[in-house]
Amino acid sequence: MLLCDIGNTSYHFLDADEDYKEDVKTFNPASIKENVYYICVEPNTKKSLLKFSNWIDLSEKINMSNYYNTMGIDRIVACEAVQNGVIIDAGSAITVDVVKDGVFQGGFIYPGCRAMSFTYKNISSALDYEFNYDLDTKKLPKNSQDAISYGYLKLLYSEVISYKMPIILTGGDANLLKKIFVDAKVNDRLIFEGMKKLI
Ligand SMILES: Nc1ncnc2c1ncn2[C@@H]1O[C@H](COP(=O)(O)OP(=O)(O)O)[C@@H](O)[C@H]1O
Ligand SMILES: CC(C)(COP(=O)(O)O)[C@@H](O)C(=O)NCCC(=O)O
Ligand SMILES: [K+]
Repeated sequence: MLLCDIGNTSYHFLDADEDYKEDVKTFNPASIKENVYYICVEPNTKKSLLKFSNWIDLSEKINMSNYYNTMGIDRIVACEAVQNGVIIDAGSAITVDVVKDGVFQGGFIYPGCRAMSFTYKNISSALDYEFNYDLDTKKLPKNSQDAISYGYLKLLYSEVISYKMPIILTGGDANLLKKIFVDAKVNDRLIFEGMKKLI
C-alpha cells in the first residue's frame, strides 16, 4: 500500500516499509500509476490532485467533530495517532498539538526552523547564524548565535514542557529539535500511523 503526506515542502511517501521524500516543487504526481492514499495541506497541490483517480484523499474520512474547520489535515491525522501527548511536527512550520485521552485539546503554530532562520538573516547580516541546537537552555546567552537560538528555541521548549506530558517529535526537523527536547520520542511515521487508521 502506498501512502503520501504532502506538506509545504515535501511529498512524504511510505511504500510498504520504506519511506522517502520528494520535493513539492519538482515532483510530478502523474508519475505514480498505482493507488496512493494521501493527505495534503497545500491548497493548490490538493486541487491539482483531483484529476488523478488513483490519488485517494483520506481527509474526507476524518470525524471533524473534535477539530476546527481550518485545521491542517496533517495536524488532525497526527492527533488521531496519539492517545496522550504533545505532538511537535517540525516541518515548514512547527505545529504543536495536545491530545488527552484521545481528544484534541488545542494547539499552536510556530515558524519552522528554516523559515525562522531566514527571518533572522533578513533582519540583519549580524544575525546570520545557524541555530545552535546544542544550546544550554538553562543559561542566558552571551553570544549572538545563542541569542537567536535561545530566542527561537527556548520559548518553544518552555511552553511545551509546561504541559508535563509525553512529547512526540515528527517532521523533517524532528532530529534537530530532539537535541532540545531530549526526553521526546521521535516518530517519523506518526502521520502514516494516523492515516492507516482511516483506511
Ligand atoms: N524551501 C524550504 N522550505 C521549508 N523547509 C525546507 C525547505 N528546504 C528544506 N527545508 C527543510 O525541509 C524540512 C521540512 O520538513 P518536512 O516535514 O519535510 O516538510 P513539510 O511537512 O512542511 O512538507 C525541514 O527540515 C526544513 O528545514
Ligand atoms: C501549519 C501547516 C502549514 C503545517 O504544514 P507543514 O509544516 O507540514 O507544511 C498546516 O498544518 C496548515 O496548513 N494548517 C492550517 C491552519 C491551522 O492548522 O490552523
Ligand atoms: K508541520
